[in-house]
Amino acid sequence: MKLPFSSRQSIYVTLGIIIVSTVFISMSIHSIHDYQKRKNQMIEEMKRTSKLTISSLQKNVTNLIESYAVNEYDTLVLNAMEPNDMFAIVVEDFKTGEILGSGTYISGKIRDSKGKIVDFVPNNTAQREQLKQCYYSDTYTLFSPEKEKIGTVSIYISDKVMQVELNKIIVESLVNMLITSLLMIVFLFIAIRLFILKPLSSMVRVISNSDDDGIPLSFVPEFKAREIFTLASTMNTMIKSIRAFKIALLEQHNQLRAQKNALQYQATHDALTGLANRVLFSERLEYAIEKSKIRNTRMALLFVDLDHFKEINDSLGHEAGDKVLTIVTQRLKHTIDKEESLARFGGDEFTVIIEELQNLEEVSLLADKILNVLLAPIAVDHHELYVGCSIGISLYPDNGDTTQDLLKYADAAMYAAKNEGRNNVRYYSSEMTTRALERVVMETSLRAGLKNGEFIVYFQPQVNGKENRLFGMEALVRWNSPTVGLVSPAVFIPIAESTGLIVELDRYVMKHAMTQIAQWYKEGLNPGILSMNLTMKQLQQKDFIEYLKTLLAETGCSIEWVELEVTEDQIMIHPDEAIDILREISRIGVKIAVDDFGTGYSSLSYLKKLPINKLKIDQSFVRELPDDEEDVAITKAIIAMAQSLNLDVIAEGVETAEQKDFLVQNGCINIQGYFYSKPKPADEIRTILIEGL
Ligand SMILES: Nc1nc2c(ncn2[C@@H]2O[C@@H]3COP(=O)(O)O[C@H]4[C@@H](O)[C@H](n5cnc6c(=O)[nH]c(N)nc65)O[C@@H]4COP(=O)(O)O[C@H]3[C@H]2O)c(=O)[nH]1
Repeated sequence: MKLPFSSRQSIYVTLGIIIVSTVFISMSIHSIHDYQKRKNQMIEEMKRTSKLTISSLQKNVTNLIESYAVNEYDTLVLNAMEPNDMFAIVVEDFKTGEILGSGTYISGKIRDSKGKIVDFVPNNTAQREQLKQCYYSDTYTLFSPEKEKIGTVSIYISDKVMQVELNKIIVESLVNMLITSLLMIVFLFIAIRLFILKPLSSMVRVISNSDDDGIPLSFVPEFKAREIFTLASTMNTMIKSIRAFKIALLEQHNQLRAQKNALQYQATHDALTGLANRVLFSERLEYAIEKSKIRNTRMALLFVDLDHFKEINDSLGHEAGDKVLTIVTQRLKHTIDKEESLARFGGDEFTVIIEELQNLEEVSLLADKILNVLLAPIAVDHHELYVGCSIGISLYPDNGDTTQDLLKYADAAMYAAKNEGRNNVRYYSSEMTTRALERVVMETSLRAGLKNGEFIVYFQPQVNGKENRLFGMEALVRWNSPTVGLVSPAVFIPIAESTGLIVELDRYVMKHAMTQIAQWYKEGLNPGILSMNLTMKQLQQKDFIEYLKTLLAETGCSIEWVELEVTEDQIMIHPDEAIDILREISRIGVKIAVDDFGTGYSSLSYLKKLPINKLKIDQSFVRELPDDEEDVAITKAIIAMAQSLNLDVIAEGVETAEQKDFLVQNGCINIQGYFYSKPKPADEIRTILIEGL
């Protein structure tokens, strides 16, 4: 990885600027100081020279003034000027001046603009002005041996001369400064580069050579200098720590990714079967609809609901239920080509999506296959379970074009399939929606009805057909709903069963019927045996026997007056379990009758084991008696079977005298039906009990 530092200024440049400017500043200060020193030395030298010149002139000029030898001292002045860098030497001669009457005689030598020595002319203002501007001048008074003031000698040193000298010094200083500075700069650069920059550069090189995350690939070399060594080893420790952190971070990242994947899997799959769950299924269905829209193809949604799963769960427990679901899943997987199209929608509900449908036969074929594979018995914990399923089918675009609609319609079709006797396949039709709606309304009203006591118990007499004597009655519930009206049990009992409300409803009927029977007995009437319809679900309730005992005690109803009716098909869902439950109930002295006998395909071997007292011939066999040969044969067979198993037998739905006579003549003397009486409310039955049939 390349570090993004290239745009930054290099330390070389910075250090270069610092070194160069520092060296130049210090060398400049040094040069200025040197210049000043040399300048001062020069001035001192000039002063000394002038003093020496003056002192040599002083004596000779004094003597010459005294002897009025103007020309001689003039020559002396000229000689003194020549070897030295004097600008001018001026002599004031008071003696000659006295003679000339002017007080003083001024003479001397001065240099002209070219440096040539010329006579000083006192009246020349230009020369005077030049003298005034001289950088240095000194005047000595000349005394005669008698200590009389006889003149002065003045020496002038021009700064022009000095300037030439100073310029030389400046040039010299500058050259010196430049050479020294350059040497120093080179030396400093070499030293700094060797001891600081080189180690830093190699560190930078190592650090720059990094992986995608910016972590250096190798360690920094450790140099001798203590500070650089400390820096390098600290960096190496950091690199080690960062690498360790990176590894730990990577591991954590991998773990988190694995956890995320697992969570995602959990969120979209069913833990038990590993199939797509409702969430993933909804996504897939939506996707499939989109695809079908684009490709302009047809698709089907199959809603598969197991028929007797709830009973298995309730009776054999959840573990057994889970095993059943696993086996069902395996069978479905084998039956369906594309596993992705299969999902577990809910408890015992599965869904299948069939895309790119060519014709409906494909769907029916698959639905039949599913029906058949789930019809085969499932062996769980030494039990042979018959589960079966009901399948509802909705089609895109025929029935709907949204996930919600297709699901709703497939569900409605599945309910229709269930209502039509289970183990069935139904395609959705618009009437099903109406029925489903009715079902929902019915369920809500049922709950409200139970709360508001809208249920009434009717009784239908059971009569000894030989003696025309009432020996018992069957309790049949009636529902007078203020919202729905008078509803037939054939309509609301299946809904109560599927919603679980049946448990509460049956207990309501038991309580009212037993209270009524006990009341009649108390009144001295003889209602005989009270027969009550109970579903297997009720009998499976763990507290059922306890509840029955409490009810017997509460209502004052004797146990011998009670008989429970269980339909044959309900017993045959799980015959082994039914045998166990019914045995427990019969153990406390309650009589048991098998209702709707002849419709549930019970085998003789099971009948033998069931702790029952009575068989009730289903009214479908009675209806066509005595004309229908088949019904005649079945009825006779049931009567014979009951006799051979030593069981009582009763026929229901007896409407005519012929039916009654046929049954009585063939050994079934117990009769229930409109021939004797329709189911009636308690007060009307009371009249019958008092006045007779
Ligand atoms: N056509 C005709 N029908 C006759 C005749 N004699 C009796 N019936 C009718 O046949 C049904 C007999 O009851 P089921 O087979 O136990 O069939 C019952 C029973 O399975 C269920 N049921 C009724 N009350 C209860 C209850 O309290 N609890 C439970 N779990 N189920 C009940 O609802 C079913 C229907 O009950 P209902 O409509 O009362 O219908 C009753 C009764 O009114 C006749 O001569 N001709």
